[in-house]
Amino acid sequence: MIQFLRVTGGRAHSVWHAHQNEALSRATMDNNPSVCETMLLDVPKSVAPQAQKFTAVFIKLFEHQWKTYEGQKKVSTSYQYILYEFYANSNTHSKMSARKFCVGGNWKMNGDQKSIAEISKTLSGAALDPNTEVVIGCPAIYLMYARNLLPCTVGVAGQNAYKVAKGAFTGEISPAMLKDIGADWVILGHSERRAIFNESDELIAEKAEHALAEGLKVIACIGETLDEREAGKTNEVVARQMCAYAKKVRDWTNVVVAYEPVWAIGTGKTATPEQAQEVHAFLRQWLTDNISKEVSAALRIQYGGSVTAANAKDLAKKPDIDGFLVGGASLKPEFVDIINARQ
Ligand SMILES: O=C(CO)COP(=O)(O)O
Repeated sequence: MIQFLRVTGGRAHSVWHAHQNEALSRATMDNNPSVCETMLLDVPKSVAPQAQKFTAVFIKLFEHQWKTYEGQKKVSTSYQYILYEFYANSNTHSKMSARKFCVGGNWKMNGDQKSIAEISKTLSGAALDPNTEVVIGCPAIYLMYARNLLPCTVGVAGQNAYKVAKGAFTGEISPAMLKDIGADWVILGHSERRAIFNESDELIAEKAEHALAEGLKVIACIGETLDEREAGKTNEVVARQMCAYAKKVRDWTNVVVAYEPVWAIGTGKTATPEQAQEVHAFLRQWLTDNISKEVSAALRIQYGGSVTAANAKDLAKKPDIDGFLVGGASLKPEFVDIINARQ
């Protein structure tokens, strides 16, 4: 969120600065401070939407600016102070700020050379928020192809990897192989791997342990089924899945957790921002209680399940949602808007 705050604050800041300079020069030219006053009071209308929750602090900033109107230097000193206050007062957001927003596209078993070239072209031509980390989970057979076509700022991920480096495991691929062809991430524990391929919590945790040891970053998926949610077991299920990871993961630096309620995957039935935030907040507390405060503050938790350009912005406003893992919409141009959801 610090990234978000910087972007938001930065934009509001530059809008404010441009406006302030114009106001001051108009007032000087006209020799009439009231021109400046009117213009400055006008600023919140354009800046406030960008500043979102921080409108109140911005209004304070404008009042303060007006009082110190006579001297440009004094103005900017006061401005720095108020801007500092703007950051410091945004307590919830500064807590989130250490975590860089991270959006993953999980292409699952979709795509061919033609469509991958098209998606890569879209992503290469788009203005992607530099404060969002982007990772594409590509079918293994196309990883190298996608790596060569995607912007170099976009990471690529395998969608699975086995728990050992090599050997007689027909059909499997290893983290070492993913690294060898230029992938830097792997998605593990996706609900489709759990449900269709019967992967257990323990196997997934062993895979995570090995992938991390090989230097890959891991998107560690968790999430409850509809039956589990309706039985009131959501917290119990995600805690059990986190416990399994925690038995094997010693260093969480290269882990992103993806909370994907199974009932929301591919169904068009997104968790509401409140439902998602509730589980993310539970996970944050679980991390504090079971790992450490530091890991809890730093670990990014993505939400996944029917994320689209239409719902991403509202989800992205929630304090414990640090990004998305996107299925269907990551194959479409709207993925760009999801990446830029915090702008
Ligand atoms: O499973 C998902 C991402 O891993 C979510 O898929 P959808 O976005 O298609 O619901």
